[in-house]
Amino acid sequence: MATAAPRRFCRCACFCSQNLYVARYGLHLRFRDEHQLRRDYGPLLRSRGCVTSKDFQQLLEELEKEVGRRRRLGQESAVRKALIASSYHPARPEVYSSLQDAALAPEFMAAAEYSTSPGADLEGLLQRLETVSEEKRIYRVPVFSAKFCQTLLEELEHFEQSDMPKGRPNTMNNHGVLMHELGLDDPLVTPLRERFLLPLMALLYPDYGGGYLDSHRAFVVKYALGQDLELGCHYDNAELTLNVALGKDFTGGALYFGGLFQAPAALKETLEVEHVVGSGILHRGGQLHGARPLCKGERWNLVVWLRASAVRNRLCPMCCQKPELVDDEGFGDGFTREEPTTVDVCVLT
Ligand SMILES: O=C(O)CCC(=O)C(=O)O
Ligand SMILES: [Fe+2]
Repeated sequence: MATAAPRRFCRCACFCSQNLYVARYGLHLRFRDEHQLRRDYGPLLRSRGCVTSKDFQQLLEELEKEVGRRRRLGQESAVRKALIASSYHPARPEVYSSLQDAALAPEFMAAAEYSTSPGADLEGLLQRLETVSEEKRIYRVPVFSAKFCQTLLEELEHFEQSDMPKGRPNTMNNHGVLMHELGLDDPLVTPLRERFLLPLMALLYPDYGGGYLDSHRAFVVKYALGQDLELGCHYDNAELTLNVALGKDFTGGALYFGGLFQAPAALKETLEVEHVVGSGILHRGGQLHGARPLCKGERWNLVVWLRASAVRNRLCPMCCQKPELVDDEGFGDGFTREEPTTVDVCVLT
């Protein structure tokens, strides 16, 4: 007799040793230890003003602190999640019950239903989506009903105003919510990925793991006057991304897209994409993008970084090497050790 074992997800060790940004020297550094830092960056650091041994010691301490912070992220997030689950009182408990069709836009359901029908093809699917850029392979589709956007926003605002601990979506965004910490992964994001996004993405991006999405990292980014206004150019740690505008009323904040991050001159010709509340933009994670400054109001967007272990296990998109796997909490960064997914319980008796 065999039972399914829970899958163990991992991150790549590069998360704690690469892309460590030091603003005052304008450098993204790789860091393992002092010897490596001196060897790889000694002359460059001196040319940027890191001259005295005190300067170097200070840099070393900062890097060690940031590495420690990154190492603890997964565990600290699990602690916050448990605390929220035990003591947070939602304003709109209905968003925590499993995803209902009424929450979804009819166009989204129709596109997903078409994608699972026999004989479905890309051409047919494209008739059911808006093509924002054929060349960049960026698409738009209504995802949530107006009513659901409003209910979700009310819940997110209630959480934001609560005294619960909050993890932040990324180092560039200080306000927002991690969906798994709030307990919205299981009822909302996982069914969205498995039932709707997987068939859609399988047709749109078969060459980027669209048919093999098996985990995600989902969060809400929030922009408001006096808080974060914009997002710098970056690429996502994801094979594919869904970005849905939830509201509220705002002007500005358009997304802009360049080329794939691997391409030379990837930011030469950018494309501006305005938000449509309730609608989602679908794009490849590796497509360079950012968000223009907000002008007025408040903008809340649900961002789902979709991951395919079958793709990333071969090449980590952040260090562009074979990933060095480290066990992690939850979905980690979507890597797996490709262990068999079942265990034979007979051998355990
Ligand atoms: O501001 C946005 O809507 C874009 C967010 C985004 O690209 C990200 O968090 O990866
Ligand atoms: Fe992004």
